[in-house]
Amino acid sequence: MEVPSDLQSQSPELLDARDALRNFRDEFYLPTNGAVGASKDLPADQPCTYLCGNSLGLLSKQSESLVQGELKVWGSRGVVGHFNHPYGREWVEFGEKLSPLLAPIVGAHSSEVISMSTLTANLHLMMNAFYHPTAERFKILCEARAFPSDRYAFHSQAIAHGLDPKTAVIAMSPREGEYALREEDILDVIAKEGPSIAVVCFSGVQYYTGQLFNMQKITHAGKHAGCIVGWDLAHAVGNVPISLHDWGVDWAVWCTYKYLNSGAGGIGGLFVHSKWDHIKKPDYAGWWGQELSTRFQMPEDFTPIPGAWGYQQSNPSCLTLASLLGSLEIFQSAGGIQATRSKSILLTGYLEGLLRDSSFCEKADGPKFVIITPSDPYRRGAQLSLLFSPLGVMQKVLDGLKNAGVIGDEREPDVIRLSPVPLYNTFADVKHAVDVLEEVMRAL
Ligand SMILES: Cc1ncc(COP(=O)(O)O)c(C=O)c1O
Ligand SMILES: Nc1c(O)cccc1C(=O)C[C@H](N)C(=O)O
Repeated sequence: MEVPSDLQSQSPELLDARDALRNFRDEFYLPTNGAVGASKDLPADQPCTYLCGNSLGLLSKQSESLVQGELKVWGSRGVVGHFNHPYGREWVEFGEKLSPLLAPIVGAHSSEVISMSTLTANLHLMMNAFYHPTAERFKILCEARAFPSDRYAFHSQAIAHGLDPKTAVIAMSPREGEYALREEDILDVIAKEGPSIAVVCFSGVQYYTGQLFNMQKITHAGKHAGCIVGWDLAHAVGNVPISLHDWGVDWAVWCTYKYLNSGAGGIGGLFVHSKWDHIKKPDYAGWWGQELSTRFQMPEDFTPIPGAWGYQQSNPSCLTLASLLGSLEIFQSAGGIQATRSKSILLTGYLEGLLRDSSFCEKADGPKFVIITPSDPYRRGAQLSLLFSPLGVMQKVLDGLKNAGVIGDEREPDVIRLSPVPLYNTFADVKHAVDVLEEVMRAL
């Protein structure tokens, strides 16, 4: 799919009129100017311009209705809702019921994915299951600028195995003066250090730069070198198409509150490739991994459900499963991740084109910004990261945007992340945000 070179000169109204997904915006609640703390001069009850799905996706009406449904069932049936549910969502199998909808979003078989726990806890679970350092093969290959939770997890994993993180964790940085980590450099490290690397784990889409890694290539290289390859898909799931099974990824973890719109702290997700089904059993068993027919008979011995489902430990919250289900249903009716990605490439391409035309983009002196996200649409997802200078400008711009009802988020000290989301953002949103940015910067 190509981004037309003149996209930014087209009318946003026309682009919106041609957008096959335009009606899905009405399926979501859009935060209002008043509620997000925009200027009192703006109509308080009008939607703000929300470009922050990279942080927290919006509430859909379907999720709201499904959560309310679960509250009603809880209120009216109590514990009985586990086994007898008026809408066929018996809590005893609710998590498993989401897997067929989740599987196409990450390119997996249903039995390879499960909604459970939270991202960091699942990352530790997967490291506990797959990181078995030996004297020869003990290193963890990751990004130096990975999301802090991942860095803490890798360090603490090394320490838990009696290793020194300084030698056990290879944390790769971009080259001097660059923002994106070059894939060729990752492949180089894997080729050179492969025999000493136990686990390779990068993020599918980098949280700070928005860079999309070539997961297929990195997985292939890691597997060729005999490593375990895992992915943190926090910013990739529901954002870009993924083929975990076909790429031969060993495991992956994700959260669902960003592009999968499940709500703050929503349930996490886990993938374990079926190639492991006959090789290993879940190492840290819990009753929810017990095979379905006997889970409630509480047998003495643990017989896990085959595949990822056997990695479940606890009874998941029906409320966060319901909110995720609402969003998964919307993805399905929108035509799946391929359909949302097609619009996303155009929407973010439009944002990039408008930003590059701005008089503050890559200017020689004075307040300015550079786009540190790769320009190739296939090396990024929905998000663009703008690096502002001189220091101090970013916070003023962020405040100015918020005052004008445009919501992005900041990563200290100097980056603003903007993410138009294909299910609920319009080309008009994008145009408005860039117009406001220009105005705010002109007034600095
Ligand atoms: C890339 C990445 N990894 C890990 C996390 C941590 O997720 P959680 O708080 O759900 O464990 C986040 C977001 O907070 C993230 O963006
Ligand atoms: N931006 C956030 C916020 O304002 C509050 C809570 C969380 C966030 C986040 O975006 C965290 C997230 N994982 C990140 O990509 O930085």
